[in-house]
Amino acid sequence: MAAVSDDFAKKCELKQNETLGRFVVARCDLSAGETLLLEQSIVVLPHIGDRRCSKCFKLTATFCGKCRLLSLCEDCAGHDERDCQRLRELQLSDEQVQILQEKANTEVQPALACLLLGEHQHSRPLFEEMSQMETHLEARRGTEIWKRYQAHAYAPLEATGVVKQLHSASGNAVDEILVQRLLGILDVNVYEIRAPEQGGAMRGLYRRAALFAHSCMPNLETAIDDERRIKVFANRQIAAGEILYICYTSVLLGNEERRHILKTGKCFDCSCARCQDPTELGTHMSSFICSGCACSGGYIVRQLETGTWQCLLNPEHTLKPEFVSNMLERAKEEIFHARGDIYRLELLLVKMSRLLHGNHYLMLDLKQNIASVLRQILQNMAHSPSRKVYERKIRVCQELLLVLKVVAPGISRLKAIALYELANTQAELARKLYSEQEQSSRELLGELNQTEIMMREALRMLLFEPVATPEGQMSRSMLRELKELQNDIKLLQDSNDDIVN
Ligand SMILES: C[S@@+](CC[C@H](N)C(=O)[O-])C[C@H]1O[C@@H](n2cnc3c(N)ncnc32)[C@H](O)[C@@H]1O
Repeated sequence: MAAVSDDFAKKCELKQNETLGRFVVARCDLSAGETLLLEQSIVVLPHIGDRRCSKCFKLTATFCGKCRLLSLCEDCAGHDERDCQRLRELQLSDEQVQILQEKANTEVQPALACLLLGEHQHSRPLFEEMSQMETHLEARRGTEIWKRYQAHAYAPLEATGVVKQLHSASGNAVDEILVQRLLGILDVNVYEIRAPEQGGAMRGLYRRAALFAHSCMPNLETAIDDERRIKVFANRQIAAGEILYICYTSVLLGNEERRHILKTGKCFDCSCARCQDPTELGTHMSSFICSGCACSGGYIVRQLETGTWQCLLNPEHTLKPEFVSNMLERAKEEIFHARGDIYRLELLLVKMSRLLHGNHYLMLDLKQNIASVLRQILQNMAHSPSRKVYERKIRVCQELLLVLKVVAPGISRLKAIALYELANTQAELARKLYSEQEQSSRELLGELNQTEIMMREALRMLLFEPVATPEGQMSRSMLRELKELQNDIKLLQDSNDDIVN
């Protein structure tokens, strides 16, 4: 079951206040990279709209032939026997089964999975603990999501008599409030985890990891391995007594987008230093270019108190909020359609740079897309890419890194990957130029020495990732590449020394 390393109790203290509810502080000084928690999930659930096998979590359209209610793929012989048995005991008619099967890609299956935890003696303590988690029931009551869960989760469970037959851990009958509570607990507390298929995602609920508060400038990093075990570790030195924070959203989103996700999904207003600063710590990740002050470098930012978009140099220069939201929506759509096409992406970047700061989060999204296409071009030897392609990728990586250094100052997976991409491309370009006799061996040595420093820094950050993750695997191959690089450097040094002597 949910194994928790002893370190959590030793290093962390649970507290509670009006603003954060329950939260965790460091009991002792913690060093960068130090693990606080290793924990198995209580439940793993598909995202709404997906149907996944209850055993292996692959996408599937089939159901368990015995209980007929939980999804089971054709490759799996069965799912949890206790759950299967309990669902068979409900003795639902074909018609009732059909109603629930038709709703299988709504919240019916997650609601059932949570209710089943309370049905067995062995998992009841987990159910009890889950029930203590934050749910924001009152704030959610009557909202769109409440109505959706009412219509697509509670109503079918009620109409088929399932709620009458299942009992919550307290022995009380299951009612709509309990179903809404459980689904609210999922919305507020789950972590996104990798699904078995490439690029897919699902949700995992963790007992202790759900206790950490949020900051857009977190001091913790999380990693979830292939066994769906979460590891939580310090991303910088933390002093005893500091509140421990993870980031519930992506640090590469702008203030408004992150705050919207936190408000609608988690029901709170973030008050971290980045959220309080319209320039986002000077990164300008949400800033527009002021056409009135373009030559003097004026940027239009959103004032937190008034919500108005005003130029920092000349407050009379403003943008209408509707213009901002329409423009951003259009830009997102255009980025989506340009994905994978380097010419469209570059053209879009030029077009958007007339309106948006170079660090605007949508510009960064475009740059990440460009870097990913350039990676594919450079990996494909048949393309024999020109020096310009390498140089473009290097510049894009450098621009991303400048922002990441501010918004993710400690150990960061994103930063490690960007740094590795930069080091790798720089080394490749140096080798190419040397082989084409455009660079001397001394210049090559200088370049490789620089990339070795970057590679070691990237590796230092990725070494904290569990082995059974793509990043863990990446760190293994980076280690091999680093050794090869160090070998090359040694050989070059020896041959340069020979020439000097
Ligand atoms: C995953 S739970 C964290 C544990 C929760 N505080 C509890 O008592 O169980 C997320 C909830 O904690 C609260 N929270 C977390 N970080 C916060 C922050 N920076 N400011 C205000 N509330 C926060 C919000 O109520 C949020 O919905």
